[in-house]
Amino acid sequence: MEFDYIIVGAGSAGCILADRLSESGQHSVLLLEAGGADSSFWFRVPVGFTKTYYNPEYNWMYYSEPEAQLNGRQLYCPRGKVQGGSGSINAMIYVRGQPHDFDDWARAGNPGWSFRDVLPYFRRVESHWAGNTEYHGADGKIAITSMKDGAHAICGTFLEGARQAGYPVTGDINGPDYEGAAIYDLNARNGERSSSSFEYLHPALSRKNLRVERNVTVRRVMFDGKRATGIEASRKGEPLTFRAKREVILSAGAVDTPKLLQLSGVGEPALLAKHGIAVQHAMPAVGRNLQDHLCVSFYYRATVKTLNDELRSLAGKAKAALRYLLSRKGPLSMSVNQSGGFFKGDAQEAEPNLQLYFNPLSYRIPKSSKAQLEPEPYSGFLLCFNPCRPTSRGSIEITSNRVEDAAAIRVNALTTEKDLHEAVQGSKLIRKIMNSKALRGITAEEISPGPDVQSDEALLHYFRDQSGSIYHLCGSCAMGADAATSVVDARLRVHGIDGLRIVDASVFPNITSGNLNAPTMMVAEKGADMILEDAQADPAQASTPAELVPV
Ligand SMILES: Cc1cc2nc3c(=O)[nH]c(=O)nc-3n(C[C@H](O)[C@H](O)[C@H](O)COP(=O)(O)OP(=O)(O)OC[C@H]3O[C@@H](n4cnc5c(N)ncnc54)[C@H](O)[C@@H]3O)c2cc1C
Repeated sequence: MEFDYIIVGAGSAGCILADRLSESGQHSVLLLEAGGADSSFWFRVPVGFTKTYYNPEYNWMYYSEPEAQLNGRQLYCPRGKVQGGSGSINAMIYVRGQPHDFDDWARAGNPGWSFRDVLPYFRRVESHWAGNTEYHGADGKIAITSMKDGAHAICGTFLEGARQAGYPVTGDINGPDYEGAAIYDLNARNGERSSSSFEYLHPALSRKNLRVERNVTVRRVMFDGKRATGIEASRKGEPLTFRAKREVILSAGAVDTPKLLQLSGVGEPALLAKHGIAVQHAMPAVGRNLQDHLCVSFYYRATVKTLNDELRSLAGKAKAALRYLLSRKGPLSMSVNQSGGFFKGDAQEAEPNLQLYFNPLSYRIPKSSKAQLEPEPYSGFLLCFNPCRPTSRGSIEITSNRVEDAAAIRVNALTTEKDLHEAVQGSKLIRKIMNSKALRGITAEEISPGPDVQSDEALLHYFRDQSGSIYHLCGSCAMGADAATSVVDARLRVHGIDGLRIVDASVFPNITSGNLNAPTMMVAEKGADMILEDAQADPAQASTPAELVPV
């Protein structure tokens, strides 16, 4: 079967592409997804992410290789395996990043990607609570809600504590004054997840020129010389082949997009040779430049009631569930990460270099596919941080020539002086804010790491032992001008290959300072524009209506 465009992966980016490319009715579009539909109620509920966190039905549940600088630990790397991708299983915090993140993308040889260039695409994504402003959009498909109205009272204590410690407080972390303590925004509509699947793809599903195939695993891209011509896939072992008239677009995410390229013979020749894969196009940068945010939590026992008290008992859980069902309000309508913000670990920093999360509860997610949020058995809360722009670089590498075998993920965490320094700097920032009068007033004790952990060495040891990924893998097929060090050009076309583009978090040249879903959706909106512009410039291959595929 032949389509104008084949999109691989119905994740945060893929769902937006499928909608935008099929919108005019002029192009036939096939969207392929290894996972199933996002029909369960739990995909709608913000706290539903606990149900999918360790659930292999909806989650690839990857682990990194042992990390030498993290005492040999393997980092858990959940990835969505369902329509909507990681955007269907994430914690829904909506943070665009800082303007200089994108200015650095442009500086890395990518014209058109500076903050001023990408701002219109962020605005296009959003229906923002602030309405239509220079910084925000009011007509986008993704609803952005502030948690200001419903955040737990001790989040206000956190804001006051940060102010007393000398830091700014901002009313809009996604606005021009992005520095300081803030209540976070959520991509939610009336208390329900506002994902790219629900908002872009679902309404487009009835289009005759869009076909969505779920439970189909793409195995490799097919080529005719240096042109991508289609893909090979399978469903329950049955082989499938689809041809692309215009383009194959990889949107399988920062782990699986480079893996698919390598399985297709596009990558480092020595790696391909090791796994018996013929070189289609030598490209050492595939799978390099992997980045992530590493976060560590400080746990506190409170002298006041926290969300632990509301959600610990069965009766408390039932009350919160009933409130949610009746009004779509209350703690179940919000993220666990209600406040935090961007901070400078040192006044000399040019930009905020640490992101904080203040959660009005302390909890664990039991390692089970039936897990729900389990608050600690005392009145507690936690404060965590991650460095915004780590400089360590990791890699994604295939481990065999079979798509069934997970790729090796190496984050190479803490392998630069800057990253080691910020691991300690962030810990001290937490202690400084916690030492404010406001926060001392609600704190009984620091449970972990605890008062004995004071020296730089001890704080670093705590980070090495306890930090984890906050699931922001990106950069593994970076955008850039040089084919020796990057994978796609500034129009997201794979260097040296026709008809092959990448549109997902793997194209980020550098990680953004905040959470990744917003910038990934921005990349998809901009990528869709570029694909459609290129189609207009080359109408020779346009579909005739007869070629549009019946669903
Ligand atoms: C648990 C968790 C919490 C998070 N919390 C937040 C948050 O609060 N805020 C935030 O901004 N970000 C958060 N993120 C990160 C954010 O959701 C991701 O960075 C973003 O969704 C990535 O989008 P993507 O399009 O690049 O990839 P994905 O959304 O992961 O999409 C890739 C898709 O490709 C499919 N696929 C992969 N391989 C194949 C194949 N061979 N064949 C067919 N299909 C394939 C996958 O099944 C998936 O559906 C979180 C992520 C996770 C996992």
